[in-house]
Amino acid sequence: YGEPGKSQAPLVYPCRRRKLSSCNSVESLETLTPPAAEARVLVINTGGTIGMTLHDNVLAPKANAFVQSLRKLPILHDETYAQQTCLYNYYGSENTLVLPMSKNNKRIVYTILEYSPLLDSSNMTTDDWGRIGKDIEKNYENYDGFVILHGTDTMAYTASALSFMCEHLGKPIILTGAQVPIYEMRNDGRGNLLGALLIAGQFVIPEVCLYFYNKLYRGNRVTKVDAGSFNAFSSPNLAPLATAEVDVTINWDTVWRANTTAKFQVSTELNRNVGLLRLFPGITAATVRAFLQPPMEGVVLETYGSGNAPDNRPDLLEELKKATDSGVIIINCTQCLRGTVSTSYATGKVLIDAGLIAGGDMTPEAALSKLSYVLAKKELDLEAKKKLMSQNLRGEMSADLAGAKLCLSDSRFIQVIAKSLSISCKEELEAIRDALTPPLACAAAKIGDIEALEALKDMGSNLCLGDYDGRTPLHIAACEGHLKLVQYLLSHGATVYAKDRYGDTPLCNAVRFRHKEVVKLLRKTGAHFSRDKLEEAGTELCSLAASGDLEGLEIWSLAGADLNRPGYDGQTAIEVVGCGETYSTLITLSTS
Ligand SMILES: NC(=O)C[C@H](N)C(=O)O
Repeated sequence: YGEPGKSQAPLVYPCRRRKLSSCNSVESLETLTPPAAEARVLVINTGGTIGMTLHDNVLAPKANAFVQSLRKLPILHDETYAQQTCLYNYYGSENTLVLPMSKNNKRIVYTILEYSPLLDSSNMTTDDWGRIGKDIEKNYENYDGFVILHGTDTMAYTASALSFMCEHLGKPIILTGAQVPIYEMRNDGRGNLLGALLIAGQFVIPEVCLYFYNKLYRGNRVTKVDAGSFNAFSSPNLAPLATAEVDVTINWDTVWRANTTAKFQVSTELNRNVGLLRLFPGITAATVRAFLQPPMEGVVLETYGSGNAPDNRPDLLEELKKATDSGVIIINCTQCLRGTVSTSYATGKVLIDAGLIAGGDMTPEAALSKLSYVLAKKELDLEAKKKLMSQNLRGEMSADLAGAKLCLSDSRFIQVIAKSLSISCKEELEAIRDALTPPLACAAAKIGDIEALEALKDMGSNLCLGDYDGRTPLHIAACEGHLKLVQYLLSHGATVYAKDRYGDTPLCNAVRFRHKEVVKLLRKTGAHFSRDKLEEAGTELCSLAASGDLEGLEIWSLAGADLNRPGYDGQTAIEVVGCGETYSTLITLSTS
């Protein structure tokens, strides 16, 4: 194949015009209409059904046919523009084609690098991933984006592996292919290639992605789910990065960014002593032992449901424990298509005890290639490798998020914090927001700052949420006696029934700090003491009565305590007081 990327890509056509002295275009250069901005994409054709033809009744890749065929397809190549702009002369390669003008007035010029031999992706190995990685690295600066044509059978593995191998990535790398060859009348290859080219050339999505059937996915989140449909891939635990419907819509909040100032590089070192082992009922300890024998260094154990394995099989668990003790890294991934590994069950906890690392919601493909990548890092010791395995390196696993749903795109404050923590994917932003906004809202409540609460609410924060101690802004406002703020919170969904970790409600807090008006407002909204609290109240009231604390008694009474309730020794507050002025006030309170 020709060596692409030797020449510097012009950003706009006038640069090329200056260079063209020997262009044999029939049209005068001076008469050309102003050119569109151009983007350059390198297409690496590794094989797969997209470029296959039938031989002896079976499909196999056909070499040196792909570019010629694309050149005849007007939706994939604009020959007039190529002639007018001396495309072939300029790029010095017959393998360079150009798309018709895009809706955004961009020309995508793409050069195809065809591998030899072209492979059915079932034949691909880690060496092929390395070759793709090296070619991207070599051509990185000459192109705006990269499209990898690949068979669908192992595309999810290659996409996952490349996502880890490509360190500090800043440009799009998009894998695509087809279920039906591009040479057939009805096929999905043309649409897939066109979509991948348009996205790679027009959007700076710095991820290894997979484009198929109008959707752009994060490459390490996909798995092939259908051998007979154009809709062959699923990304069960992450929404697509983009959808190509009438318009191409990029879900920018979800796009993963390397957040680094380091230069792009490809790490082609991969450890091949890794494997996938799927649990099944009745699997023998001998099978597991055999699988975990040296030279095995890393295993993805595909377990049941939320990461469970039999906890009544000490023989099996012992084999796993022996392996992890001897330094084999075992990652626990679920056999389920959707969902995550957790420790909800005893049958899941036994695997943690056996030394397994929870794989969260990683696909087995992602977990396997991550192991291969991490284990090859010679500078790291075993503990550092295990730590990397449990971390989210390229958006391959979700942070532990309880109910994070809202979009933070306009929340400057949280974004600044997230940036300084080098976190930028949507899930992690949301997790940060959920961790930070309750204390922030509490801090605003403490100083009675309604404006700050309003701002937090506007960026999608739920003002009912409690902090690490379950204390809500309403608790704090009740402690501080900020009546207006209590009112504001109540009219924005705050609940009077929230209990902090000590079991206290905002009403308890308002009583304790003696904010009469707040107590009244909370009572009006339905707040009440718990049964336990009411039972304890007798003793508390007696002690207030004994010290002649009328204000205290009044607050308790307003909060719903019964002044006639006896304390621990059977006496009521009224009886403790005996007679006199306090007595008559108490009688009034108890009957009002
Ligand atoms: N649709 C395909 O591309 C399947 C083919 N066997 C491959 O993976 O190369």
